[in-house]
Amino acid sequence: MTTEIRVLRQADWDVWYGTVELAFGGVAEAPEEAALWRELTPFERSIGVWDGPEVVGTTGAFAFRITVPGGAAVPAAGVTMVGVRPTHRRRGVLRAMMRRQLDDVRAWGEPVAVLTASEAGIYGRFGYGIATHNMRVAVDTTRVRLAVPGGTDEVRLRLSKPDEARDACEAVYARRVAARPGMLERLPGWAALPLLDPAGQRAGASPLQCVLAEAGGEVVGYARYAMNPEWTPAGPNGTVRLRDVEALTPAAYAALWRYLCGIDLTSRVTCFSLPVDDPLLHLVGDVRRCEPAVRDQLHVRLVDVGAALAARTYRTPVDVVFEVADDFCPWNAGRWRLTGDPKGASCERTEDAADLLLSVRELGAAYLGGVSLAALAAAGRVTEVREGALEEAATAFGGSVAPWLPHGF
Ligand SMILES: CC(=O)SCCNC(=O)CCNC(=O)[C@H](O)C(C)(C)COP(=O)(O)OP(=O)(O)OC[C@H]1O[C@@H](n2cnc3c(N)ncnc32)[C@H](O)[C@@H]1OP(=O)(O)O
Repeated sequence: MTTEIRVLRQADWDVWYGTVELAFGGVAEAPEEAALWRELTPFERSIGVWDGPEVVGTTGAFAFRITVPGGAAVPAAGVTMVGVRPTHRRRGVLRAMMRRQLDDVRAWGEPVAVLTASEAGIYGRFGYGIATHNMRVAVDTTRVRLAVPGGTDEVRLRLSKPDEARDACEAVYARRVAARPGMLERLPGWAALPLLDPAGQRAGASPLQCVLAEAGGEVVGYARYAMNPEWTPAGPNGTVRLRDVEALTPAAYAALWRYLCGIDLTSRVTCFSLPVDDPLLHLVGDVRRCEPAVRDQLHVRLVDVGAALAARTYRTPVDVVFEVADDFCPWNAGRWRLTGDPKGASCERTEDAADLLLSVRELGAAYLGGVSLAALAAAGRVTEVREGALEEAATAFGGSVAPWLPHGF
């Protein structure tokens, strides 16, 4: 097999994206969905592997900025559209693309790469660690009661067409981005993504609906959902399929959930992705009836260990030397001294003795504060050399808010 890696040209889009679709099973996307992805595709940051006239491998990297602990927005390559033509699988095409891409990301000066994976087992070998998790819920609204905070009754709810409410929702979203590590600043055009609603993919549900929460005349929250009616001999048994919900105050959040759980003719609210520390868990009287289920979400790769670790803050003072293994990006390998606290940090190369031994994958997993270095140590993936260093680092890396991202890419 003689292949060549080329940067994606506009003229090659159809054949390139055709390979992405083939790799994912060959089911064509709705035209509006494919059109949106075409518009969002960062052509100059995307590559195709060509075997003669065929594109046999694809990937791209959005130029995101991700919120890290402390609130900074750090440049992050958002790895996407990874596909290998079924005839060419397991012959090193992915590996070749990962090599080229991580070299590119380094050259672009972006300290971090992130992705949401189709399968959790693919990317660890390239130095990605699982840094965030999401929680699915299926709330039995016939059984669950909410204990809402004061002020909830003062929140006004108003139904709106999702596209008409878009700017108001985006203003709320923008304020939420800085509040939670793992969130991504919206790039131009991305506000259309949560509104995507191809008729052919509704599977019996209604078009997307939007409810706004207002207080003092301002929009302070929103929920977007579809209704899936069901009629049984015993009566109505519909489902509210919640796509996303964000709010700026506890009262607005509670008001939105109380609304969702009380919609007539339904007995269930399902949601594919909430943070693992979502307030819903504490609003409900019977959490088991919400059937929370946790799954890996954002995989993080530190492309420049020093710059990435210096870009976030640390919950408690920390001064540790990491000995980092990184076979795939050897420029990261070796000893780094991290000194930091809640105000800032530095991370420099050092010749000093190591306190903790780990690979870049563990640093990626712990980076956003959602996975404990102590938990990784308990699995044998971090080794403590200096007594006390693990507790010091694990505490400093932790955060008060679980990192999370509301959407895939
Ligand atoms: C960020 C995203 O876009 S996620 C989407 C990923 N794409 C898909 O899931 C679409 C369907 N699958 C595919 O297109 C391909 O099978 C891919 C991209 C997953 C793998 O591509 P390939 O070219 O077959 O991988 P390649 O031959 O380079 O293998 C590299 C290594 O990954 C391993 N690997 C490949 N696919 C998988 C997998 N699905 N699960 C676990 N390991 C895998 C290989 O065994 C190999 O391991 P090794 O280096 O330890 O020997």
